[in-house]
Amino acid sequence: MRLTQPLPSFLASSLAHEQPQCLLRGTSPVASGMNFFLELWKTKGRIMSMIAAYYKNKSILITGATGFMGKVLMEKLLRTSPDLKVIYILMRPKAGQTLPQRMLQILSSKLFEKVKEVCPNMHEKIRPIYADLGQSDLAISKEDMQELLSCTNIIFHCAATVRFDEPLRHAVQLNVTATQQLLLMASQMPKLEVFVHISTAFSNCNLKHIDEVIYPCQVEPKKIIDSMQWLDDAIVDEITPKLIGDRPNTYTYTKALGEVVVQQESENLNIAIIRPSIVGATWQEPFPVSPAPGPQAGLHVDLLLAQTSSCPSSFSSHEMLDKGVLLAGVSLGWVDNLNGPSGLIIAAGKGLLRSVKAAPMAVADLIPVDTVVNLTLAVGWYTAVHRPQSTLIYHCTSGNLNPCNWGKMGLQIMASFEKIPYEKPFRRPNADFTTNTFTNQYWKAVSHWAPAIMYDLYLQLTGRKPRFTKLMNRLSKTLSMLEYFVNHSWEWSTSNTDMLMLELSPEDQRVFNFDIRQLNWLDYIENYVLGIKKYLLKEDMSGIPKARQQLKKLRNIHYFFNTALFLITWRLLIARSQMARNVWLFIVSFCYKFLSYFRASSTLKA
Ligand SMILES: CCCCCCCCCCCCCCCCCCCCCC(=O)SCCNC(=O)CCNC(=O)[C@H](O)C(C)(C)COP(=O)(O)OP(=O)(O)OC[C@H]1O[C@@H](n2cnc3c(N)ncnc32)[C@H](O)[C@@H]1OP(=O)(O)O
Ligand SMILES: NC(=O)C1=CN([C@@H]2O[C@H](COP(=O)(O)OP(=O)(O)OC[C@H]3O[C@@H](n4cnc5c(N)ncnc54)[C@H](OP(=O)(O)O)[C@@H]3O)[C@@H](O)[C@H]2O)C=CC1
Repeated sequence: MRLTQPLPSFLASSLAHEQPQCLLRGTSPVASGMNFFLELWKTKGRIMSMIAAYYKNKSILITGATGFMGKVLMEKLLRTSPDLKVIYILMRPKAGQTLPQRMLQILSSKLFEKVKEVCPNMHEKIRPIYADLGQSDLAISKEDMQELLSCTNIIFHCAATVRFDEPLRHAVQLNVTATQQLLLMASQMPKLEVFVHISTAFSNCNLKHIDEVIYPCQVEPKKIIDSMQWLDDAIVDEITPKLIGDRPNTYTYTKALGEVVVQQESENLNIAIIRPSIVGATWQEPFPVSPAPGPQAGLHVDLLLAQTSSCPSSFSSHEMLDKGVLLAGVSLGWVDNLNGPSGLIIAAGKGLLRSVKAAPMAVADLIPVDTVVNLTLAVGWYTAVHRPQSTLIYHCTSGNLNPCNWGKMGLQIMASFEKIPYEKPFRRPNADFTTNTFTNQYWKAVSHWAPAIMYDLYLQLTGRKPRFTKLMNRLSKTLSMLEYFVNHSWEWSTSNTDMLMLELSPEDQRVFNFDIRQLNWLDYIENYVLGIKKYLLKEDMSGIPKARQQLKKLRNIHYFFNTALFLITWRLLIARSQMARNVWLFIVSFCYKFLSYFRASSTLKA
């Protein structure tokens, strides 16, 4: 092959470095390195993604592929590296579905639509393997284990329990012991090139400034794992608060223990750790991006509505949305679970959540899931190819590069509800952040509990099943679990992530973009709210004008109710207090005089 253009500097410098073992088997380093990069060179003079090329012909093991992040990771891998050999998925049957049925359902979802175009045989690339990370030996069969040990090149370990109220024993099993088991497996894999462990930026949330290092835990993870074998549940529950110390829950504590376990095994393995902050809906992929940044932000929703309302009746609104989205380049934030902010956005959009105790100036460290996945794939490539001497930790956060605080984010969410209202709201969305505990309690009593109790009473009187107090109980529990994260701010250093960005070729920076500075929060939040409506609530976009009408109706009811309440209170006051009567007489006579003056002056002018 002849080069039509000179090699760019990053390729030339890469060739000068020592080449990765996995790429050089059987040939001299320079020659095979040259061949590898020449293969990347496209005839039109454009460089193919080096990261995508790295995953070609690789056998990749993913845990947690049925989860939020795992699905996006699998999608991106298949879309950008359709020539990969196989993806082994460690998974368990769920909700009456067998492994193949579960996998089929995931692969036929909207998220994988684009993959079908580039990788029509994607089903053949996926190999589900039964595993239960909740069991000490992971419950993998002998045959499957044999295949995994002999074939795996890359491991992405995403599986975890992310519940904040998980009993310590279960959280330790999932987030620590299973990680240890997986590392043990990894150490027996002769072809393994890299092990990428997904942790969380909040594993050390007891600190204010967090560096890209592993912090020691007070009690050795091995001791914790051992003690879980013989301590009974009552004692485990009793010692839990002492063990987690100043962390808010068992999740963050066990994720920190998991990191220490990874560190202890890192001498023999090529490992990297990713620490994402609060993972939100997709930003740029797999659905196209809005072309309207800056002042035009928000234009796409109106465009979408205009298209939806003028669509020919032969098109369903979904089709129209999809066509509109693709034609106009409108992006939708894809999301498929209620974790993090998503559940609370729904609760606020439906008018159930109206007060959150939060520090409005605290940094809202949200990170889109596609950004996390891009960094994960880039880290996998970099760690395998460059084999850093120590285990590198990568913070995947937004706060230091493109900060947005909770106050601003809350306002943007509320503004988005005006454009994209959710259907059948309980009340008009009107949520607010309060810093004061007493004020928060007051608003919860008045705006959460009182309407819920009243509505349930009404439901009972009309012979229906009450459900709002139960819903409020659940919301209160969720709020109490999440409030810690909206009342604190953290600083995460991102030196390794910044370094990696510089190591990428321009093409890789484009295809595996994790530069959060390019994110426009206004657009992102709007797309997030829109994505929740479509993918989580499964509401029809053609219903938006009707939902807007309903909001107007609720607003009028709200004004009517408040006015009536005011008048009744006032009437009662007048009946009981001389002072209230005097004030009332003063206001009435003032209004009368003002009107008389206004009428007299207008007669004079005429
Ligand atoms: C201007 C003002 C505007 C205001 C605008 C206001 C909006 C914006 C406000 C922004 C503030 C954002 C703060 C984010 C902080 C995130 C920090 C993450 C940091 C760490 C990140 C990580 O590193 S880790 C990933 C995160 N990890 C979780 O985020 C798990 C949490 N979660 C649980 O720990 C369990 O969920 C928990 C809760 C125990 C319940 O437990 P539980 O037993 O009561 O409930 P279950 O989960 O079993 O679910 C039973 C039923 O509740 C439904 N449901 C579940 N969650 C729901 C939910 N959030 N909202 C509604 N509904 C929910 C579910 O769909 C079931 O419904 P159904 O019964 O119909 O099937
Ligand atoms: N979401 C977030 O905000 C953040 C997440 N993270 C980390 O990212 C990773 C992925 O999180 P996310 O995708 O959001 O979480 P999800 O809860 O969506 O997914 C968790 C995954 O783990 C699997 N899993 C759980 N228990 C078992 C088990 N016993 N056996 C086999 N598999 C099991 C789940 O399988 P199943 O479908 O069968 O339940 C699922 O695939 C986690 O390590 C988490 O700590 C870090 C920071 C923030």
